Amino acid sequence: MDMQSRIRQLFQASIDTKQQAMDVLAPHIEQASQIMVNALLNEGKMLSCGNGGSAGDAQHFSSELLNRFERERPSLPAIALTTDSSTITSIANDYSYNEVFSKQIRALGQPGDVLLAISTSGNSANIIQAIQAAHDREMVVVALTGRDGGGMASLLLPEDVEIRVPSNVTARIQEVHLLAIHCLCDLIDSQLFGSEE
Ligand SMILES: O=C(CO)[C@@H](O)[C@H](O)[C@H](O)[C@H](O)COP(=O)(O)O
Ligand SMILES: [Zn+2]
Repeated sequence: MDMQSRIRQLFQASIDTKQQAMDVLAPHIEQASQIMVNALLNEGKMLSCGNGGSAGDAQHFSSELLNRFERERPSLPAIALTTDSSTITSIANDYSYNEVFSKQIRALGQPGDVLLAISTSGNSANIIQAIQAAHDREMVVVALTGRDGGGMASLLLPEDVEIRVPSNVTARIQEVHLLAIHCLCDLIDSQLFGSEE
């Protein structure tokens, strides 16, 4: 296949996955935004984590809250747990890579805070341990997953929300995760500061 056809095929695959995800995910994204707004109105903060591309997504989300999304508004409290290389390398070195997020959550997480846990497979051990730590700290979990939800799906409590992309392809799942994150940012801003249209 020539490269132009290949590019068109990738664009089409991304469009198709988003089309299939739209109706399935919309209610879960709305519910997740309400959980986040509720936490922010009650002095709570957002913690976020993921591996690889999902680490980038975790940071993308926190920077949109801390800085801005599409409009002028006050900074909102969020911490990406993927950025402190001294902390991450020392936890991985002294304990286990599986604990790099959970140890930070046990230190920083407060009841009423929200964990945005991102994994395309739902099976990354450090994300699973992060969810367990968040529950121990009485936090609510918003899980961005794919495939069959993996081990993460079965760990979630009734008050948590799973946004599971209906795809088995990592890159396509990541593309929808980013769209879901932008929806969350838009809904948070409009619920807290009014809709701008
Ligand atoms: O971005 C990509 C592939 O598109 C990779 O870096 C990917 O994020 C890594 O393989 C992750 O370790 C996968 O973890 P997960 O999504 O299964 O939790
Ligand atoms: Zn990628």
